[in-house]
Amino acid sequence: MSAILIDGKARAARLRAEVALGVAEIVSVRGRAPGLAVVLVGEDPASSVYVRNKGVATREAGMVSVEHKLPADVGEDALLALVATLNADDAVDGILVQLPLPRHIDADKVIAALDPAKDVDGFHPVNAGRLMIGQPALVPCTPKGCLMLIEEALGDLSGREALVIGRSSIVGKPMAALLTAKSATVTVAHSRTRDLAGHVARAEIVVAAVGIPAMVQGEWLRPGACVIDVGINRVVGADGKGRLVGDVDFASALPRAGWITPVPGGVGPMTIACLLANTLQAARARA
Ligand SMILES: Nc1nc(=O)c2c([nH]1)NC[C@@H]1CN(c3ccc(C(=O)N[C@@H](CCC(=O)O)C(=O)O)cc3)C=[N+]21
Ligand SMILES: [Mg+2]
Repeated sequence: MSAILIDGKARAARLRAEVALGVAEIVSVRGRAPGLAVVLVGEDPASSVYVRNKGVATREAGMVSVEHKLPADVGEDALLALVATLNADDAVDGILVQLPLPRHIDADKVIAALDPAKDVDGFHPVNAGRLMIGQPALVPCTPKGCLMLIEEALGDLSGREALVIGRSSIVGKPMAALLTAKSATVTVAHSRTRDLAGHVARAEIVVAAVGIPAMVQGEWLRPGACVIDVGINRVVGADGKGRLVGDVDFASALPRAGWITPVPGGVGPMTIACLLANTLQAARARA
């Protein structure tokens, strides 16, 4: 048996096409395209792919994308001032401050300064809180995209055993909240978890978001599990060339899983498509 490959690229293309229709609609109603402001501080190599793909996708969906590049040594006050300007700018529907930020800047403070209505990453405490208590919110893009892929594979998730590996505010915690809201039985594993293999063995849904290349072994999986690999790890292969690998050991997982996302071409494209969906959602809510 071999797993069904979940084609995140194709699912993302469909979502982006849906978003483009919504954009056309809001343009006809409001006379202005949704606007996304992306704030980049310094040069983070991990962020560069994302920023490039994102700019293209935003424009393809008919939205306006404006990049604000600040030097790595920019002061926290100057960044907070830019956020205030974007909050007040009526042409800006969504604001994304690219993470990680340099160490001298308090990222929590910057996120808290965002207008929650424009927080298309869903990282503001108000959006995180709303997600936790089941109120309408802007939901973080990566877990939102993962949920779409899981539901497409499995349908109804109620009563399903789900394991989220990683407890970050960006992926693990919101992923657990989304799965819980779908009535899955959710376990959150992390670096202090004892017997990770034992937890993986029970799970019908595994979302791996740890940032350690090929950490989850295929042999651990419950046969037929739906495996969502959030990891995007750049490693150097035997040929000396760089390549991307996930947090799941793909080769050993493939024969055992029921469904699996590839890296690249799985979760990554969904993250970008969900960013566009969130920007449309923010524009609609503000219209
Ligand atoms: N405020 C903020 N929000 C983010 O959502 C955010 C961030 N900061 N900082 C950086 C990370 C990283 N991230 C990616 C999203 C998509 C791909 C992506 O499209 N990957 C493709 C292509 C990968 C490739 O070819 O290199 C794939 O997996 O198929 C990659 C990385 C969003 N991030
Ligand atoms: Mg962690």
